[in-house]
This record gives sequence, structure tokens and C-alpha cells, in this order.
Amino acid sequence: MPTITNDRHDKHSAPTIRAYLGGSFDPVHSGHVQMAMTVYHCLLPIATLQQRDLRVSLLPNARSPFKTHSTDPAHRLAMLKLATRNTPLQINELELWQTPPVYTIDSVRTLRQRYPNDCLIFIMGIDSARSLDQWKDGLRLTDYVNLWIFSRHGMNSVSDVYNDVRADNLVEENLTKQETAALQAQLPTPLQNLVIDAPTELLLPPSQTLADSSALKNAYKGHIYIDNRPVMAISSTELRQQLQSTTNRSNTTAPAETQTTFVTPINAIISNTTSNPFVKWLNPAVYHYIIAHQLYSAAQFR
Ligand SMILES: Nc1ncnc2c1ncn2[C@@H]1O[C@H](COP(=O)(O)OP(=O)(O)OP(=O)(O)O)[C@@H](O)[C@H]1O
Ligand SMILES: O=C(O)c1ccc[n+]([C@@H]2O[C@H](COP(=O)([O-])O)[C@@H](O)[C@H]2O)c1
Repeated sequence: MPTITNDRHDKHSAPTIRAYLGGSFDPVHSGHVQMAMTVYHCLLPIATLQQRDLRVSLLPNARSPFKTHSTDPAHRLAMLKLATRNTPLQINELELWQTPPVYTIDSVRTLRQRYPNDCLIFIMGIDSARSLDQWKDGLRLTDYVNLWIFSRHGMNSVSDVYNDVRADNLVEENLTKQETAALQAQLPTPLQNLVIDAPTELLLPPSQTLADSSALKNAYKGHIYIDNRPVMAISSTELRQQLQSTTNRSNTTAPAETQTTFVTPINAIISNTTSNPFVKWLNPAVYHYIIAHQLYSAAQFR
């Protein structure tokens, strides 16, 4: 079945499909979960049909090479666990406990060595994809994995193009093609010709020309799928900023209470029913965890 967690690899079974959403998750928000679940739901029917295991994982890093600070990994991991409860999503701790900065190229090399024959997919937003030429060996990620890229509304993304095209009254199919083309044009030039039309192409067996003796050359890699389905327009940065003012307010009204909540058991956090002003963007249990642990308050906010 698609979500079996046994990592044993049987060389006679169909290659497992492994998708990873890398991020800081500081904190994890509904946009992250939406992206990972979109990939999961898109691939599940194919995985089921082909009797292949499907694993979609969130891959939290110790600290992004582009960032100078991240919240304690233990807190970010706890929030990820809360956000993925009752979902088929998994959490991969490969990057989390390393000494930062952690580079994605090193992780995908490790994953490819670990799973030479599997279909590996790295998920990211277009803002990340646009900057791949500034990552360590970012243009070489596709030597090891496929990429699945989501548009990102509200971040100078395809939304402006979308509105312009709408005004032209074009049919839906053309809208989609133009959106995809607009996103493709934002990729670093060497990656633009790796874009394929459908996610199913990521799962096609490697072509005969690649099927030589090298395990790496046999791997599913080297393609990019651009998914222009909208993802909730939210960022962890915005949430941290909003939470700062909220937690500051609660800190001034109930200091004793917030101090004692630091040891609140996780069950109490999960069953906490007090209102969550961020319900659209934050899993309620994640919100209560943040409040209980005084995360993103003025003292910790950067
Ligand atoms: N709302 C979103 N829409 C599309 N992609 C997103 C969205 N939120 C995050 N991503 C993508 O998810 C990956 C992990 O993101 P990350 O954990 O850095 O979250 P973030 O919201 O971008 O955080 P921050 O604001 O701290 O940079 C990145 O590739 C990012 O582009
Ligand atoms: O490897 C790199 O050079 C690199 C540079 C910037 C970001 N990344 C990865 O991109 C993902 C999103 O990063 P960020 O900066 O949005 O938190 C996360 O998995 C980072 O490890 C990786």
C-alpha cells in the first residue's frame, strides 16, 4: 500500500516514489501542508495503480544557507509533528540535526545513494526555484532528483500574469499554458528545458538510453514539473510578524499563565479549544504550541 513505512528496498518491487518538501518550517503553515498534500493526492492514484509505495515527507533543515537564524530544531520538529497528525505525510530528519548551514545538494546526493532506483522528487516554491543558481550546486540538483515547483501568489509570482491573461478572455487551457510558461521563464536558464507537461512524466521508467550499468544513471531524475495550482498565500515570515504582536499582547496580560504553560503536556496543547486567530494559516495545535512555548515573542523575534 502507498504509505507503508518499511524502508527495506526489494530490488524486484516497483521503485518507490519519494517526494520531499524542504524548508525551515519556522513555523510550519497551511501552505506547506497544502503543497505536500497536493503532491500526495496527485501521485496516490498512480502509485496505487502501479502498486508502488508513495512517501511524501517534510524535510526540515537545521538552518537554511540563506538565513542567519532559525528557531530551535526541537520546537520546529514538534510543530511539524502536530501539523502532520492525521495526514499521510512523514517527517524526514536528515537535515535537522546537522551543523548548519545544510546544503540541499548534499541531501539529495545522500538520498540518491540511499535509494538508487527510486523516483525522487524535491518540492519547492517558485521563489526558491528562481534562486537555484545561487544555491550550492543548485543547478545540479536535477542530476539526482526531479523537481516539483509550485507557484507562489503574493510574492511577485504568476498572479499578475494570470490577471492579465484573464482580461484577454482566453480559454482555461491557454490560461494554464501561459501561467506555466511564465513560471518556466523565471527558472534559471539551464533548467528551463527540463520542464515537462504532466506529473506522470516524473514517474515514467528511465529511457532505454539511460538504462546502462550505472545505478545513478538508472534513477528517476532530471525533470521539472511546474504546478500552477494556487497555494495559500502565506509565509512563515508574515506569521512570525503577526504572532509577535499577538504573543506580546498575551504576555503582558497573563505573564504567570504563560510561564507555567512552558511545561504544558502535548495532549493539553492538542485539546486546547481556545480561539486561534490564525486558524486559516496555522494548524490549531501548532498555534497553541507557539503560545505555550512563547515562540516568536519579542524576546525571540528577529
Ligand atoms: N505559500 C506558499 N506558496 C508556495 N510555496 C511556498 C509557500 N510557503 C512556502 N513555500 C515554499 O516551501 C518551501 C519551504 O518554505 P519555508 O519553510 O522557507 O517557508 P516560508 O513561508 O517561505 O518561510 P520564510 O518566510 O521564513 O522564508 C520553499 O521552497 C518555499 O518557496
Ligand atoms: O543548498 C542551498 O544552497 C540552499 C540555499 C537556500 C535554500 N535551500 C533550501 O531551500 C529550502 C527553503 O529554504 P528557505 O530559505 O526558504 O527556508 C530549504 O530546504 C533550504 O535548505 C538550500
